[in-house]
Amino acid sequence: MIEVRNLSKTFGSFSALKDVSLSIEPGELVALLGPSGSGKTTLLRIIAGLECPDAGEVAFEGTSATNLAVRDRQVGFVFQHFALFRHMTVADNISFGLRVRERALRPSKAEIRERVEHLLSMVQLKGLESRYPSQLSGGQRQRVALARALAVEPRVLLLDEPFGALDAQVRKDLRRWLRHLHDDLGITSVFVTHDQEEAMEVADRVVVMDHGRIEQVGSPRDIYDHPVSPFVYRFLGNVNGFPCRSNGGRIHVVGTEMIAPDFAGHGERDVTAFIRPHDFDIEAGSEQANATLRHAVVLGPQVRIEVNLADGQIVEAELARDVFDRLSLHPRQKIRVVPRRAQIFLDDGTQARAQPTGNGSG
Ligand SMILES: Nc1ncnc2c1ncn2[C@@H]1O[C@H](COP(=O)(O)OP(=O)(O)OP(=O)(O)O)[C@@H](O)[C@H]1O
Repeated sequence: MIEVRNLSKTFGSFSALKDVSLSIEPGELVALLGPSGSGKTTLLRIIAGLECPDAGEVAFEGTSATNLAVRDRQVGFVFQHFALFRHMTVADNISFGLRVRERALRPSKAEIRERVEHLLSMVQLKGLESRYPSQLSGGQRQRVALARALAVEPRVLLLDEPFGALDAQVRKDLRRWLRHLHDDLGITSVFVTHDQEEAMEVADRVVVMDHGRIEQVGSPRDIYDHPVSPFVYRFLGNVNGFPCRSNGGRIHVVGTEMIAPDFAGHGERDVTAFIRPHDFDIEAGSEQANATLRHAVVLGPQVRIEVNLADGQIVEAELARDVFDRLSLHPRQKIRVVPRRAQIFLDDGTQARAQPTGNGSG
């Protein structure tokens, strides 16, 4: 178990981590997700022992790691640009961490060979052991880096944007593969990503970070269904935000009257209503058209459309391909866009769910 307690870190006058606390359970695969500069790498490096916090501490299995050197923490790393040794073969790269151990702790040559064989089959690179890094694809290189990290049998695996430099398809394959590998090995793992899809697909739990703080921690489903703040709402996928006025929980948004029963007792106030692209109904040929179709992109079975509301605001909506085809939508067409649900946030972060009142347009 990794316990991160009240970590703070500044670089000069810049505060990169602000009182960050987090518990990671044994065997968990945790994603640190956040925009560039939110402090993900700094947190990972402090867990690794590569960086010292100004305040707070990290404990491994209940024991403070403050005075534990990097090599004694038994962590394996894989970084986006953590280059392999170019002059070494795949096999030598993988066995490096074992070969440089002091004699008393070093496995025998036969044991090392056996472990390399095993790791090669695990990362599906059997037969490539004599190649040099320059003779491998990017995805293969990252798998060698992972095998090298695993060779020393770390207690914890730390990965910083491990697939960041790879193209979309290879990235997708590798992250599935990482998930399966993690399920087989069960090594407590923490990986940094700014890609929400990657975090949602791979992790058991996602830690959403912003400006050096943890905004939310939860299962992928939990944080998608119950984001605690407008920031998390926006960060976890496309969302449309509409500033509006709420009175007794009633709002008018995209020409529809909606009600948030939880706010029924409130007076009039400014709120922001968030609506996900797939939470709109689209109608063609309606006399109550409220939008103009600007652009449509077919993404397999889904179609993403961009529409202009009468007030000029641009809204992104998603609909099933068969619905799109049935409506024969085309650019500049007048359509009606009707929200099915919205999440309303007050300035102080309080939120409530809203549904159309069924009273027609507002
Ligand atoms: N050694 C350093 N010296 C000065 N500033 C630093 C140093 N390391 C990080 N920072 C700053 O701290 C902030 C957090 O950096 P960090 O690398 O942790 O962010 P990140 O969330 O991992 O971002 P990215 O996704 O871009 O890697 C950034 O603004 C960065 O410029």
